[in-house]
Amino acid sequence: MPIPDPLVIGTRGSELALWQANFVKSQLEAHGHRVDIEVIVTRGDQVLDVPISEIGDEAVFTKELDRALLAGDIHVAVHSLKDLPSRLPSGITLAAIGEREDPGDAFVPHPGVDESLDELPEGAVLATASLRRRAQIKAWRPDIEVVPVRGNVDSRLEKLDDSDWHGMVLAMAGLLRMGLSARIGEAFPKDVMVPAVGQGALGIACASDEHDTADALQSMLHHEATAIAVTAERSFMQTVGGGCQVPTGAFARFNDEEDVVIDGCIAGLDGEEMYRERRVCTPEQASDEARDLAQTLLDAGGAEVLDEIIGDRTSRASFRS
Ligand SMILES: NCc1[nH]cc(CCC(=O)O)c1CC(=O)O
Repeated sequence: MPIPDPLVIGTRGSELALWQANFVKSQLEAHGHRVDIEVIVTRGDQVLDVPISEIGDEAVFTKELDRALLAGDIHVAVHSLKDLPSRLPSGITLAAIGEREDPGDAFVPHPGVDESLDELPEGAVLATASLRRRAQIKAWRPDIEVVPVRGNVDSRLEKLDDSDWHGMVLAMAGLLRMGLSARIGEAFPKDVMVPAVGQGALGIACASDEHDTADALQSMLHHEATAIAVTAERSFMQTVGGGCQVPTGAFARFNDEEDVVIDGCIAGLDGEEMYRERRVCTPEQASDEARDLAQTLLDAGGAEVLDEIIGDRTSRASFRS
């Protein structure tokens, strides 16, 4: 089957999502394809007053795009890989993984705050709705108060400016892509804040039966080093279960010897328990090693911590491991 002309990219409507879709559009156009963009609203965009961890559905930013792919209304879906569940629905293929931006987390100070992270006063307030960020902030500085915030990157920044918080934690990648590097106070050291699985990478999906489209997307957009790293991270997440619904992180990257270094983290909600470990292995072993790392952290006590968190939640029924 020939590749559709024009190729229709489906995307969420946030500024970051549109930036990412337009970035992919320009890469495809550089290869001579005609491309249209169609904006699709997801539940994650509509329900703004509930933390993602409580919506109780891993696919909160992706389900509507999956449906449009299966219906043939769009041919390509561009996602932040971080927002993709560890197992895609049947009929959907991750055709390509785009090159990673900075995978880390940023401290974004309130415009009136000049303190660096290390200078934040006792009892400082940082905003984030991410359980992973909250747990790791608390493990690092138990005195810091963490308050929830939701919405797109742009609306979160507006909330920060209108608040009396000291700052906020956001992904470096989103800020850099949106041209907002001026808002970055500093990067969180990655030993303080292990990044989220897939953070900073793009996931480009299509319908599984569109083999020619999948092959074409792979050849034009795929970045192998990123794919090896984030595939290992996603293996970690599959073993741990729960995606954004639980305070876990995993970060894999190549070192100078061309080995893969994998950091994994499982934490209690308030950082009082913290299980972290690093593995170094060959690229071929990365996914197996990441699964083994996850199992080691679960066995060390991580499983109990996560069971408590999941048991506490009313949306338990939709939690998948
Ligand atoms: N949770 C929403 C989301 N999904 C992807 C990014 C940032 C870009 C990326 O990680 O690729 C963000 C915002 C944030 O966490 O600051």
